[in-house]
Amino acid sequence: MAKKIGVTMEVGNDGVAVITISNPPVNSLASPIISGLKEKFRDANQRIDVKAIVLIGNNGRFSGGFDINVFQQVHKTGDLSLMPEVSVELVCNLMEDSRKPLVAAVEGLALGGGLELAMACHARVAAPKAQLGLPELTLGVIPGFGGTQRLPRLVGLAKATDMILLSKSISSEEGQKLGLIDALVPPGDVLSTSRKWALDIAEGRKPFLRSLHRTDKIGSLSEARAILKTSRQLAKKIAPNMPQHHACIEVIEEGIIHGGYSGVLKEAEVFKQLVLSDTAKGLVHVFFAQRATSKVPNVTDVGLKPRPIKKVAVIGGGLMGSGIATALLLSNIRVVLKEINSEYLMKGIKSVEANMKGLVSRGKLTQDKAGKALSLFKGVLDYTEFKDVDMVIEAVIENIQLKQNIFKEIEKVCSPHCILASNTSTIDLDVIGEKTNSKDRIVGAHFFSPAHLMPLLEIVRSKNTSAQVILDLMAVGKAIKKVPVVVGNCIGFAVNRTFFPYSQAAHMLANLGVDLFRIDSVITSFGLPLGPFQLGDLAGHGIGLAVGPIYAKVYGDRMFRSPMTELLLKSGRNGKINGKGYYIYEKGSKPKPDPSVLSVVEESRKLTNIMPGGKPISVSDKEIVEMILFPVVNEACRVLDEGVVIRASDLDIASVLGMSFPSYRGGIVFWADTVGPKYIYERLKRLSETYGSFFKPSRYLEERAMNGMLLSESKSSRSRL
Ligand SMILES: CCCCCCCCCCC[C@H](O)CC(=O)SCCNC(=O)CCNC(=O)[C@H](O)C(C)(C)COP(=O)(O)OP(=O)(O)OC[C@H]1O[C@@H](n2cnc3c(N)ncnc32)[C@H](O)[C@@H]1OP(=O)(O)O
Ligand SMILES: NC(=O)c1ccc[n+]([C@@H]2O[C@H](COP(=O)([O-])OP(=O)(O)OC[C@H]3O[C@@H](n4cnc5c(N)ncnc54)[C@H](O)[C@@H]3O)[C@@H](O)[C@H]2O)c1
Repeated sequence: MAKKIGVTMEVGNDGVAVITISNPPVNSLASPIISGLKEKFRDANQRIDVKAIVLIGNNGRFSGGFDINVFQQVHKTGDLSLMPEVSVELVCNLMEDSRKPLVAAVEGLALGGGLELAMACHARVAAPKAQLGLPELTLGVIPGFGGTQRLPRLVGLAKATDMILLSKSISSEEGQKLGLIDALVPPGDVLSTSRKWALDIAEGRKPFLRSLHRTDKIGSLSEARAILKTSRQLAKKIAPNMPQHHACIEVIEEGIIHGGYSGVLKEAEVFKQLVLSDTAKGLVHVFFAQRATSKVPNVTDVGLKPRPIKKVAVIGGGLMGSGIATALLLSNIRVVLKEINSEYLMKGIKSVEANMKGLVSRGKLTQDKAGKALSLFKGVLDYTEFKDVDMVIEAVIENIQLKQNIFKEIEKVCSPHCILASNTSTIDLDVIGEKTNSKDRIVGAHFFSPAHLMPLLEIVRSKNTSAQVILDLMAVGKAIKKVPVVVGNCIGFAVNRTFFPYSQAAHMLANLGVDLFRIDSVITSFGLPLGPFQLGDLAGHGIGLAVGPIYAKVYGDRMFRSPMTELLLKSGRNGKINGKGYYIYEKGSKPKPDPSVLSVVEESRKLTNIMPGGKPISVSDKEIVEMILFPVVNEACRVLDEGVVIRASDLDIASVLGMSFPSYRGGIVFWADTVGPKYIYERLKRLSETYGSFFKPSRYLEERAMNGMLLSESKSSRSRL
């Protein structure tokens, strides 16, 4: 059925014109909506039978904001004229400065441009639990319909800067306390109350308030400057590499000093500059890429419905199992945790409790909710409870035989509909399920550590996994607030495989004589939260040593063999786990580079003996970034070539959510396309001539570079999906 897009106006016998925005699913403000609003507001202002106006969104949602597709079109074409002139013509002139009172009837959500339209109304009536916010900064832009000026005037400067800089939504309940919402009424009464409110304003029973003209919540200039100073410090901390936060503060300040209207004009200017920035391009790409992950051909488009998953068994209560159990419990899914003996079971239960406690102490969870979640939790030492579970997630140690035996056992004790998932990071799913007759319900549920906090869930499908099982796991993933990305079965799956060259390249550079702390610092300045050496410390070097040979077996032709990890472990440094790695870890203080580790590095350099002429190489920061991240791009090319991901943008999301690759760079493939496949190919080719096959460009990269194609351009591939 075609979507009904447009703006309607109905004038009631009471003289109230109800203007309704319809653009499912979120009533985004697309071009026809903007022009429809202009037309209807002009009409309502001119008609003599209209005394007052109510603005509402169809289907219980006010509006999710300006149509983000338009940003994408602007990015593709560079054509700013695609952006309509709205802020002054519609929002200021036709709405706020209208002689007829205008009330916003807010249900469901009012975000971005949606909230900005509501703030230009003369009052706001909302239903409970409506979501209100200005999330534009997450898209690399700033609010562009006057939000930078009206929100501070309605809720106060400190609260407004907090909401805008952190893209934090509030509920209509909080909005009412702050003065953003004038009345909170049951959903069924929103329209009728709004009509009455609008007439009350028209007939002088309620004040006719224009948000942009208000000054009562702004405070004195010196108070405002103090708040903006704190905001600038916050922006520096949370977004050191992004322009929109600082730009937004400048725009807010303009309005404080020179008045709201002047702020609105500056806002439009700054918006125009920001919308074309690389940051906006990257972030808008990530917005759509994330949503694309929920479209899986032959899974989500064949009429299947996810089955309810109410009870899950987790096998293994170590680091991963306890995190997975926590995530499930927090979404009201009953969990039985099975361990090998009572000592380990107690440890697992305590870890889950500690995870909950951590969330409570950081204000992310109420004590009450933590208690409720834990009431759904049970520890067990046998399979009795498994008979009625809907899904098992195995998270025992990485041992092929152990996993094979467990799958053989659970196949017998679980019901035939039960999903059999493994959290393995390196073992082929076909091998895990080899001893079973249930290959169609075996699937990988690859969480990232800490599993209750990290947002990515790689759903690994083997060639036998059924579409129903994939759909069910996608639904569970969403229920536990993860972003599920469906990937194919190969060593390392999408994320770990793409990023295995990350630490390898870092080791090569360190063995070539580059200071390892400099490497970490260059990579964090690029935007990754941890450099490769600190990341190694965090994971534990024992793991690095264990998985090395597994990768070497399949990807041996492109491995750099460094003795550094082994030497590190020999010198008693296992990373954060034992307080000592490349860095020193002390409770309550930030990791400190440990100068004494340099003797280990020296020993490694002697053994590899790859420094040209025995002397450290000299590289710029840019070269460090390229030598570390271009091999990652090269592996991403192989992942694309082999069809391990459905689309390139899935790998972007996986890299952002699984490896914390900076979202403002759009993900690994998007970034590589920005740099240019040809440039990357030529750099890798030259590096491989100097330093060997580790850098050898892949066939996919070479083809793309030669044909002037982007890495993300789709092609018919030998898909594993
Ligand atoms: C010459 C130049 C002068 C300058 C003039 C300036 C003109 C422009 C000024 C713009 C001013 C404005 O300040 C800018 C904005 O408003 S930017 C948008 C701000 N809004 C958001 O960021 C909200 C984004 N959306 C969400 O957060 C969520 O989608 C949600 C609204 C909370 C709903 O969540 P959920 O129910 O989980 O659904 P999905 O996320 O899956 O979304 C469903 C589908 O809807 C699409 N969608 C959502 N929001 C938008 C949007 N704003 N625009 C377009 N499309 C949107 C989403 O992609 C999903 O689509 P598919 O089903 O196809 O995947
Ligand atoms: N550590 C990570 O960062 C990470 C990330 C993703 C995936 N993984 C994968 O998750 C799995 C678990 O890793 P981990 O780091 O949590 O290991 P871990 O050593 O912390 O925990 C494993 C737990 O399994 C238990 N166990 C062993 N045999 C069992 C059995 N027969 N029945 C029940 N429990 C049993 C052990 O007692 C231990 O508590 C591995 O397959 C690993 O590859 C790990």
